[in-house]
Amino acid sequence: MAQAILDVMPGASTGTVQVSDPLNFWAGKRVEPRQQKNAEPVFEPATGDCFFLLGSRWEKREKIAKLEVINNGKSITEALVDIDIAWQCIEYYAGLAGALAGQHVQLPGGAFAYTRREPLGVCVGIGAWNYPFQIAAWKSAPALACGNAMVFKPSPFTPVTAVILAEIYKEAGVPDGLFCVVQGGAETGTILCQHPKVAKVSFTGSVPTGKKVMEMSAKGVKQVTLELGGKSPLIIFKDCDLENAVRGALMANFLTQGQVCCNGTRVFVQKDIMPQFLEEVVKRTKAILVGDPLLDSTRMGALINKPHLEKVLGFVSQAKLQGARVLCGGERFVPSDPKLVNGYFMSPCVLDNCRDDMTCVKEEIFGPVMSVLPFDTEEEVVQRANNTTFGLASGVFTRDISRAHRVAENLEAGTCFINNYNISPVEVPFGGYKMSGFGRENGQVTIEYYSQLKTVVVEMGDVDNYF
Ligand SMILES: NC(=O)c1ccc[n+]([C@@H]2O[C@H](COP(=O)([O-])OP(=O)(O)OC[C@H]3O[C@@H](n4cnc5c(N)ncnc54)[C@H](O)[C@@H]3O)[C@@H](O)[C@H]2O)c1
Ligand SMILES: O=CCc1c[nH]c2ccc(O)cc12
Repeated sequence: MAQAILDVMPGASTGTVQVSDPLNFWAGKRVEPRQQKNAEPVFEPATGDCFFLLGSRWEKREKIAKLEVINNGKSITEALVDIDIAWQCIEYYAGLAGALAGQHVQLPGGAFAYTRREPLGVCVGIGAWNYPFQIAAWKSAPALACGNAMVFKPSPFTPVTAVILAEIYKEAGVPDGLFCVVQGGAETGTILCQHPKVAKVSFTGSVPTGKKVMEMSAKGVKQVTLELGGKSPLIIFKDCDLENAVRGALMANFLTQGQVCCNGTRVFVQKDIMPQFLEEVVKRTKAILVGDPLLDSTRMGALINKPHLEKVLGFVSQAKLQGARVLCGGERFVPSDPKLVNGYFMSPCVLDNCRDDMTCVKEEIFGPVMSVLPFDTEEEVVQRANNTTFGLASGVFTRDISRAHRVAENLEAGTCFINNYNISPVEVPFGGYKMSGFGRENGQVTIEYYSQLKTVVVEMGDVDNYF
């Protein structure tokens, strides 16, 4: 397998960084495994060496989280959670590896068959920039547990922490070549998807790129998992626990500066409780501390880059033109700290007066912008919630347990959160309906997406001969 992966990417080995994209500031550098005990995670631009950490698991967690903050701009509080979810994912699939099993089928005359779960071969993982370390873990852990090799390409905007994951695997004894990180953008991704020795592509990113990945995979008859975008509905009924519903709406919209695929950005609120909901959600949104993502007190860091910040602000301007009312935020935010004045910060935004036909309600913004929409009845809101080409996630807040399960059943989405939002335990499958993609990450089912079934048929008697 190690040889196969080297064939796919000549020159690649665990921890090697290859780049074809000028955006990548680690261009062509090799990342060496660290030698020093308790070394700080430092990058030496002059040599390209990255000395990374020994030390306790706890110390490593902190250092990786700090790197993820530098990589992505999210708050250290969230980055620590991301690292925890990643190691939990790796431990989970390491545990499942020993439990992979086939089936025994008894056949007439003492014959029998059995099935074996076998690896696919070399799998390619292509990641988005919003959860760089976590996405690398969510893809590589099940891939390796099933006996595959993986070539992983992070987003060129966040090249750093996938390499750290490669280091960790290496340190844990994963043979050279079994998990490789290859840096680059669309061109590199295309080469990987088209390579004849690649058996499967697992892609996380936008719908337009996902379509291209699917087309390329189809040409090579490769299996493909697509984790794409969303415009998920969060439905808040008047009988909810309002305090929890408001907390849920914040969790559904503002994690990672709103750059979360499954965010519940269409917040449907039953008309009777709209005033109370808006008052509380706006109060809490205004209180979100935006700024230095490395500070423990910060709750919202910086968006990924300038063009993306401008795009998100553009959605807010367009929403205003289309009749939405900005209740708070939606502006560029300049922190008082002089070293942060050029950062890509914005104030989290709540939009009221929204209609289903507005761009801010129809399109994925991928920024901290919540659109609030009033509704009257359950039937009406479910129909409106489903009126989208996306189907990644959904949420419902209600105290009526029958209603909760009925709504969950009727929503066209891969996940429905009842009385919570945006929790992603590794034991639970995650993935989309409709144009949000297919295949699943996490949970036992993902084993099916990284393995193939061989049937072995065993004759115990003589061969029946018709000739
Ligand atoms: N469903 C999920 O699990 C999930 C998770 C995170 C992000 N997302 C989605 O990702 C999008 C934001 O991420 P993004 O801007 O990085 O997405 P993107 O589609 O621009 O890029 C994703 C990855 O694909 C690579 N790529 C670009 N063109 C390619 C090509 N032609 N062939 C192969 N690879 C190519 C990029 O370099 C990057 O690594 C949003 O739509 C978001 O909803 C989905
Ligand atoms: O952004 C979408 C949700 C999410 C959070 N972490 C991960 C990791 C891998 C994914 O495919 C999606 C997500």
